[in-house]
Amino acid sequence: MPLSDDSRYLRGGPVAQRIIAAVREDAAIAKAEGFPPKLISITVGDTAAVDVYVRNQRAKAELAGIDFEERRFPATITAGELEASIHGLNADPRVTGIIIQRPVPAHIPIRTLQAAVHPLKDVEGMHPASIGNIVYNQLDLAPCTAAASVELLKETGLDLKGLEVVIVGHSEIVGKPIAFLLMSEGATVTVCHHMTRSVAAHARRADALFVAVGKPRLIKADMVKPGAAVIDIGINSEIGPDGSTHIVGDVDTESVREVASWITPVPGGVGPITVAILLRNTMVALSRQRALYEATYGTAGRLAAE
Ligand SMILES: NC(=O)C1=CN([C@@H]2O[C@H](COP(=O)(O)OP(=O)(O)OC[C@H]3O[C@@H](n4cnc5c(N)ncnc54)[C@H](OP(=O)(O)O)[C@@H]3O)[C@@H](O)[C@H]2O)C=CC1
Ligand SMILES: Nc1nc(=O)c2c([nH]1)NC[C@@H]1CN(c3ccc(C(=O)N[C@@H](CCC(=O)O)C(=O)O)cc3)C=[N+]21
Repeated sequence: MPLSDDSRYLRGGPVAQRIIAAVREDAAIAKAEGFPPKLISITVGDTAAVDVYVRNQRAKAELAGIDFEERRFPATITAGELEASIHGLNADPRVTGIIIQRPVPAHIPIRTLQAAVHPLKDVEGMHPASIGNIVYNQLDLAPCTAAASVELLKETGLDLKGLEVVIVGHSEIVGKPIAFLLMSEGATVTVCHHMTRSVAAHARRADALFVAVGKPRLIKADMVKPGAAVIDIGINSEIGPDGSTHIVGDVDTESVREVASWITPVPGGVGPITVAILLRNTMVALSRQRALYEATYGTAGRLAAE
């Protein structure tokens, strides 16, 4: 059977399309009411995975009717200059969402940048005031990849209550928020990282295995429980024998698909949903800004940006 026909593949495309269609309707209404959404992406330096992400952000934002602008800065920029630029965007009423692409160069403290974004414009939920919400089970604006991964697991129809879930990778932006989202849904969660004694021993117990490490083919068939759902979050650039560049995940898909009941392809799995959720978050952030605006000035007023 050609891989593309395999029902074990959990595809992100249809889920992403559903989300983007809803965002498009919301964006059109918001625009007509005088609150046009505008998302700004900040990139510092050059990273292949960021380029893929930003390219798709631009394309899908256009599809959804959200204004999108990329600000690119050289790796030599200082943290102070970046912070000043973020403060400028915070103060600009036309800008309704800000995302800082990770990673940033080592001399720039990413947490300081994330904390510089106004919480009402924080469309990734990475400001300390935002990320705390998911600890309190307030899940309407969660980090995009984590929310996307959980959304794909739900497509299996598995009951998350009491489900044995193992997450490999515990970054602030992916692994940790996935753990909190799944705990909110009632799953039993184990989180593995580079100090875990045997990732394989944990992974083999999982009914659902999430992998976000950044190492191609880290997860092999003998690390997966038969019948499990495997959510591959990795986005790694590889150069093929013919010299062309393509992206692969962290899971050895060829062998794991023989064991798992569900597996997410890369590309075509978590990635497209991540982009869609970023746009959905942009609308959530906009509605919070509107609520504040209307509470302050009354509902009759319209933004100067209109
Ligand atoms: N599909 C999508 O939408 C997205 C994909 N990504 C991709 O996901 C991957 C991970 O991204 P991100 O979380 O930002 O990466 P980080 O580099 O921030 O985190 C990687 C994590 O993997 C852990 N780790 C490293 N080696 C091992 C190992 N051998 N066994 C177990 N754990 C290990 C690290 O642990 P420790 O910290 O202890 O060293 C760390 O927690 C990348 O490929 C990235 O491109 C990222 C965001 C969105
Ligand atoms: N602050 C921050 N948040 C992130 O979420 C974040 C980040 N920084 N830095 C880079 C990584 C990587 N990432 C991707 C998301 C979607 C695709 C995506 O759309 N992938 C398509 C690619 C298809 C194609 O090749 O065009 C797919 O997998 O099918 C790729 C990569 C988000 N990241």
